Formats: sequence, structure tokens, C-alpha cells
Amino acid sequence: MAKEASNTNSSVTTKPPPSPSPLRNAKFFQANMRILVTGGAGFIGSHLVDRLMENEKNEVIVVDNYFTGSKDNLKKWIGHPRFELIRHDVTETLLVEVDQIYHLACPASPIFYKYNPVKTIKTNVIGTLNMLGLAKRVGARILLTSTSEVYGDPLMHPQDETYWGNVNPIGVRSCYDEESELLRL
Ligand SMILES: O=c1ccn([C@@H]2O[C@H](COP(=O)(O)OP(=O)(O)O[C@H]3OC[C@@H](O)[C@H](O)[C@H]3O)[C@@H](O)[C@H]2O)c(=O)[nH]1
Repeated sequence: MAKEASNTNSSVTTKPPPSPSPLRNAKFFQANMRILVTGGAGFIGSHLVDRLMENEKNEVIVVDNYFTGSKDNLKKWIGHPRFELIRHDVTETLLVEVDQIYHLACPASPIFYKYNPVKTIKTNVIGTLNMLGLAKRVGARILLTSTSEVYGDPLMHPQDETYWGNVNPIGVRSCYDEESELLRL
């Protein structure tokens, strides 16, 4: 149980995330795993969806705004009873009941992420905060995919987890690598 913060007590405690719906523990409930894949119409996302759909216990929901992805990548699953495709921009709030979230929605190629740097920052920051908020609300596990771009132009090879990187904060790539780095926190 979380303690309430008081003025006299400086120890800060945070509210624990909610558990998944109690319905999931009910005897009659068939324990399917509902999985959200943002950016699921893209290269990595669509292959991940193929893999997740192989498991008959999985229901997969893809949200994508088709900025760089395509419905074509998912055509074999469209109409499948365990699959749902939603055109949605992750910078807007999304309310879905899911157990897991794979957050991949972001342009990955320099041509695309430099096309509208402000939008790329919004997708990285607001989109990811929205997904973290959703995960917290519904008690879902979340995987945020990052990028080696967080190391910028690295001076150390290979980079290990402790390396801070060599990122140019005012360079043309900063809308992608700086924001991705921020979200590694
Ligand atoms: O604002 C956006 C931008 C992009 N997207 C979608 O996100 C998907 C990104 O897929 P891409 O094929 O461009 O990129 P990839 O699958 O190679 O990489 C993806 O996964 C790994 C992460 O590190 C990358 O940042 C991510 O984009 C596309 O389907 C695109 O339409 C959104 O849904 N919203």
C-alpha cells in the first residue's frame, strides 16, 4: 500500500500501477494476451506482428498513422478475428485495454525523421508519454524500442550501456537522437 506524502515527512512514495482487470483472474475467462503494437505497419512492427500472431492465445492490436508504414505489410492479418488495425497518431490519447505494449511508432530513417523535426520530437516525447500513461493505467508491460542513434557519432566501439555517447544537440539529427536518448531515462 502506498503511503501518502505529508508535509512533515520528506520521503516521497509513488502510487503502484493498477493490476490488470480482476476479470482476467476469473475462472470463466479465457486468458488471451491482448497486445498493442504501435508502428505495427512498419518494417520491424509488421514482422513482430507476424510472430505474435503465430501464438493462438494472442490478440494483436496495431495502431499506426502510416507515415512510413503501410497496410500492405499487414494484409495477411486484416480480417483475422484475433487482429485489429487502427489508424491513429500516438501523439493523441489512446484508450485500449491491453496486457502488453510494444511501442515502435516513430520514423526511423533520416529522410523521414528530418522531414518534420518538430513532429518527430512530438512523436518521440508525447507519443511515448501517452504509451507509458496507458501502460500505467491498465497495468500493461511496455517495451520501448530505441535506436543506436542515441550514441550520436560514437567515439567508442562497440558502445556499452555505460557509454554516454557523442550527440550533437543542435545537429539535424537531434530531433531523433536527442529525444530517443531522453526517453531512455
Ligand atoms: O508519428 C508516427 C510515425 C511513424 N509511425 C509508424 O511507425 C512505423 C515505423 O516503422 P519503420 O518501418 O519506419 O521503422 P522500423 O520498423 O525500421 O523501426 C521502428 O522500430 C524500431 C525503432 O527503433 C524505430 O524508431 C521505429 O521506427 C511505421 O509504420 C510508421 O507509419 C506512426 O505510427 N506514427
